[in-house]
Amino acid sequence: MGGPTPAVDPTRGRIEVRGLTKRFGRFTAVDHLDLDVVPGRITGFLGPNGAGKTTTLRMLLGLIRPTAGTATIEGRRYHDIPNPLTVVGSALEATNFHPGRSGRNHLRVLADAAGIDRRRVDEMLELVGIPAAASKRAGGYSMGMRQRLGLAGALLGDPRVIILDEPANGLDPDGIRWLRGFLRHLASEGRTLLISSHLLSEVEQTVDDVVIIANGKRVAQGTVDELRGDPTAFVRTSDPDRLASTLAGRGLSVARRDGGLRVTTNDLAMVGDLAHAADIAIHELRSEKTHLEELYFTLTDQDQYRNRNLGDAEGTGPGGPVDRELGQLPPPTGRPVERPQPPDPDGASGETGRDGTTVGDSAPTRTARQENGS
Ligand SMILES: Nc1ncnc2c1ncn2[C@@H]1O[C@H](COP(=O)(O)OP(=O)(O)OP(=O)(O)O)[C@@H](O)[C@H]1O
Repeated sequence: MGGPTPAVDPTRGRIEVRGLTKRFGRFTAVDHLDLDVVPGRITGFLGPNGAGKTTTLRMLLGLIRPTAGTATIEGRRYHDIPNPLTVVGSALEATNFHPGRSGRNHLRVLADAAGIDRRRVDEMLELVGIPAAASKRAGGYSMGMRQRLGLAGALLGDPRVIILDEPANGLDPDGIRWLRGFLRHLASEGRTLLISSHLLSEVEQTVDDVVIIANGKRVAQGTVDELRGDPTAFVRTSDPDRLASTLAGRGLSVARRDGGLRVTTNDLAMVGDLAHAADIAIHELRSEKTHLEELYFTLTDQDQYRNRNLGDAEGTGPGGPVDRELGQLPPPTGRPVERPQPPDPDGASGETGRDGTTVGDSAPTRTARQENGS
């Protein structure tokens, strides 16, 4: 018989945000936000420009004070974490370097301040792929090199939790591919990764979980697979009735839409072959956007979800009549979309959707994955 199992700290590697709110004057940048980030996974924090992502990350990292609510890492506020660089590493702005200082010196300053062995500096420069740039002035770095230097700084203290603001910004396609593999490796070591982006396409292939915010409010949270929903194809044909029954006869789910058929499959070739075999002409055949793409497109395409500080006739910037309600999102084709609810002081009104994603903005966030205990 073994000895007693060592107690597992349930907060280890976890980020927890509850009711987080930040007002700048009368402008509400972050509005009763709840989110959970768990170890061993990459969580994408997505939202259009001005949605409140950086403001949220700054509150998590103790750089600005919340107006209300809490943001904790491993159960503590940033300022209460002893030697925080060894618990949480972050890179908020790729331009935040002394331009005259070399990359190596920049990291040495950070290492010395946190009591981290200087040997880590060259190891990290090597790890992020810029050892040759170590002695060059950071002011002369390309955006991609700055991103890598920021990443090296975030990893100096060998942290369990890593928070990166728009880490793919300025990277070329090779750089993005490299970043993807690098972040995946960090997650496979059991680390917790929270990365923000305003571009779904940039992170969709990289992340496991997604939290989407707009106008400071959470719009959706779940795994990428949950939020993508089932893949669907759209087909227009000379004989929709006959094609519908042919496809349904093969066990596919078929619905009429926009003069064509919507089929639950990602196998376009099969749809084409079945139509051909039944001698039915196809006029159009394409994959449809996933639910996640549709949702994100709506958020980035409509004025009401875009940066309220960009200014309009109503004066929705700081001091203006803001706190506009998030409008109705498009029908979510039966899949989970959280609709912002009025703040619930008890945080008790949320309920878990059919597939485990949460419904209700003030609900403690639970995902299908967490419910399954994995
Ligand atoms: N110190 C501040 N004073 C006033 N308004 C601010 C301040 N900081 C941020 N804001 C406003 O709060 C809103 C959210 O900004 P934030 O930078 O958090 O958005 P974001 O989601 O990170 O956007 P982006 O993708 O453009 O970086 C914006 O409208 C921004 O202009």
